[in-house]
Amino acid sequence: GRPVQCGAHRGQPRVLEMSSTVPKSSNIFWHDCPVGKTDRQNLLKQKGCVVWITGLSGSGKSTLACTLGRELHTRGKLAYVLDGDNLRHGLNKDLGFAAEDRAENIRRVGEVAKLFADAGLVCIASFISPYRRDRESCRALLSDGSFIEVFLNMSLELCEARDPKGLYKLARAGKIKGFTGIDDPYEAPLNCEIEIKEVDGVCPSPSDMAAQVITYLEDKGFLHE
Ligand SMILES: Nc1ncnc2c1ncn2[C@@H]1O[C@H](COP(=O)(O)OS(=O)(=O)O)[C@@H](OP(=O)(O)O)[C@H]1O
Ligand SMILES: Nc1ncnc2c1ncn2[C@@H]1O[C@H](COP(=O)(O)OP(=O)(O)O)[C@@H](O)[C@H]1O
Repeated sequence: GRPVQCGAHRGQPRVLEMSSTVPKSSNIFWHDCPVGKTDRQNLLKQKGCVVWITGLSGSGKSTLACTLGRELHTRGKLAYVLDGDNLRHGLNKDLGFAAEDRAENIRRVGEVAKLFADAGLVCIASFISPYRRDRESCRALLSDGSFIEVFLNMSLELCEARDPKGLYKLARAGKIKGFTGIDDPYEAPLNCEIEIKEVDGVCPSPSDMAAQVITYLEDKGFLHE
């Protein structure tokens, strides 16, 4: 990959290796192991998949991810939550919020989520993931039907009124630049598997949101061998 200059990160310009699509090495070989995905799924009595939660900051992604994770755990199903804020403390701590950084963030998460699904888990990914193209690239990594896009379709007004971290306030005051929904775009899904939205201006409860996803997973057979 060629080094390209990316957007400023905490005020510091920096260089990011764009390794996104072009492999750097040619002398590499795929190695298959004797225990495969089907064996792991049989052991766990479930099917690996990715539940990809997308929506504005404050729309309830982390809340849904955790409620769903707990509900699956209670049912004896193995799930793992990948959350934007959390991964930005480790794997993605070199990334900011410029468009190319968000794209690289989502690309890495898509690859990690694919590994978790291959391990046989219900991988719950909770990221703003504002760009349709980046979400579609993650979908393309998974086998048909096992990428389940959940759109938390909450109005900007609701998210901004919640503002649990005070970030909308800072963005409105111009103290955060490029904040999703304020001065950076959010591209709503066109063909998501599940849409959760307000009814008469009221958001469903966290357990109702999780129940909607569980029903989908049940119906599609992900919670059985
Ligand atoms: N400029 C800007 N825009 C949006 N969000 C911002 C920004 N700066 C910091 N934050 C905080 O980062 C959290 C989003 O991280 P993600 O990894 O999910 O973002 S992205 O998918 O790469 O767009 C997001 O968390 P959530 O509120 O849970 O969505 C914010 O707390
Ligand atoms: N279904 C819901 N009903 C009421 N409040 C909610 C619901 N989901 C989330 N919240 C609240 O909204 C705020 C933002 O939720 P959070 O899960 O942190 O959103 P995100 O991860 O998308 O930023 C939190 O204070 C949370 O308690």
